[in-house]
Amino acid sequence: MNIYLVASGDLRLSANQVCWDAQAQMEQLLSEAVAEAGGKIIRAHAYDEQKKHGFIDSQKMGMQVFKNIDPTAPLIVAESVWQYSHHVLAGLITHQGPILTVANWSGEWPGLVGMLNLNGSLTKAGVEYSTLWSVDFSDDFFKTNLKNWLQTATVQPDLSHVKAFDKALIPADELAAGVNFAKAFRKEKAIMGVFDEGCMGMFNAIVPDHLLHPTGIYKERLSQSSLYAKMLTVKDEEAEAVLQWLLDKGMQFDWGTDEATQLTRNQTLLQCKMYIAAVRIAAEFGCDTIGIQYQQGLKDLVPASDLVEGLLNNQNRPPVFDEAGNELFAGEALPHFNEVDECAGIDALVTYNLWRSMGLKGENTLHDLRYGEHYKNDSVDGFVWVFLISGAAPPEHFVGGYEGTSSERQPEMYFRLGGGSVKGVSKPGSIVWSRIYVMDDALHCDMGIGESVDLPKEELDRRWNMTTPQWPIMNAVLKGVSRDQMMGRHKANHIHVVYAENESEANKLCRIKAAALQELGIQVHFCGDVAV
Ligand SMILES: C[C@H](O)[C@@H](O)[C@@H](O)C(=O)CO
Repeated sequence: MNIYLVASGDLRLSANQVCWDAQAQMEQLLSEAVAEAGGKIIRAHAYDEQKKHGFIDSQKMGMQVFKNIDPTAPLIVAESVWQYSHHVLAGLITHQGPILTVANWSGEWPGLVGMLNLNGSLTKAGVEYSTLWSVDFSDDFFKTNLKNWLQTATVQPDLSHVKAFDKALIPADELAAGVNFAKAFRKEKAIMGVFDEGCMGMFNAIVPDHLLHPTGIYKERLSQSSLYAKMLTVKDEEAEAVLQWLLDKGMQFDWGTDEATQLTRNQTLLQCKMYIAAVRIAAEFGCDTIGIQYQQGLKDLVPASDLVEGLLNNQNRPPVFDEAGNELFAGEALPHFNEVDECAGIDALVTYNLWRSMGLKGENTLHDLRYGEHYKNDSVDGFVWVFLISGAAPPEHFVGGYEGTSSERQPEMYFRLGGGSVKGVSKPGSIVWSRIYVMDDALHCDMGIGESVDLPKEELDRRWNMTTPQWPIMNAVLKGVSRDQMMGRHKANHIHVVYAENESEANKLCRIKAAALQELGIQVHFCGDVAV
């Protein structure tokens, strides 16, 4: 049986070139596994000698490639890198044959992240697909499921860890707390400021307005051009004051002098200007949460937005004043959703306010599900995920707070103009995790509890070095959810996390948050060991 293979890539040539070798190796192993199972891979697009990679690197190219694919044939989308889902979405939406998305289990490049984004995007688009992953494509789990797919055109994921929300499962006082919060939230209404919608082809991250409005949240469509223009009005001394505040708190900046490869003080100061500009625009439009796209458009003008994003998500952050000298959002975080992932934006805003309403620290963030391995020592024995995000998490999450936070230069293949990350290792403790997503033209949320665990330095460094060491990390164990259950179910590249005092509190807060989200019209599914 002939099976077509396509590989979606980044829009950035530099990233596609750097990551190509890993993709070529993965495709070789995958082709051998498919041959062993009785199939034959036909690559639907060639390696480009001039570009020096073999990825589909634009929506237009994707449409061309799919014109030459038999629409009824089985098709594999193979991913070892971060990819833009819209490159292949048009082709996959009209494809009629069975679709299998496959990623290699490697942290080197964000291939698992790329595949999960594609899965979430296909789910939102209502396209049927199956999904698989493997370290080297020779394990039984992969081989058995590949055979199943070849024979039956589907792979059945293990969803035995998922349980639908039922208010009868929630203690009455917790149900009332969640529902009352949600009713007040919806009545009050909130504004989500979106600085250019649709980052990096993340179709799944765009919440249609008709699904958003019933939650009480309305979008304010803002432009990154205005953000840039506002940056130009921020005075040098205002940026210096933000930087001094961070230095006084003990944050470290890994400064050098080469703009092309190192973080410079100048890049950091531009990031401080963006921070002030973002807060001023948010105040001007009355936004309750904002998301900056950055990775297309703004990336050609200024250093990365990560410093801005990490600071905004922290309640204790440098003060920002309007032009008349009034402090803006004094004493509060301004929840920010990285990569304008609007699903995460709903979560960030609801979670911050819900936790604050209960007198708790509300700092929360998304991370990528980047990688994971089982780890065992005297205190940890479980599958420990590498939750990692491209630069922005709140310092409150890190061991040592600001003193444990550093800013390192963003990798040049993604971020030509540099800028520093907000890097740290997330402190050990109980967490509530969640992910809001769009399926069947409705909002859903998967959620559960987990633990951010402390790994020995050697293991932590090994994980950082095999992924992206400049980015913030959380070593997370998800309670009652195996690696394969998570991968088979999760509908996004991102996962949301917030801390709880201990495991019993995490259970309680998870139930209250579930009740709140459900009241807002979001269909909740408990995953794993939530006590319900
Ligand atoms: C820098 C890259 O584009 C990352 O932003 C990407 O891998 C992601 O984090 C996707 O969520």
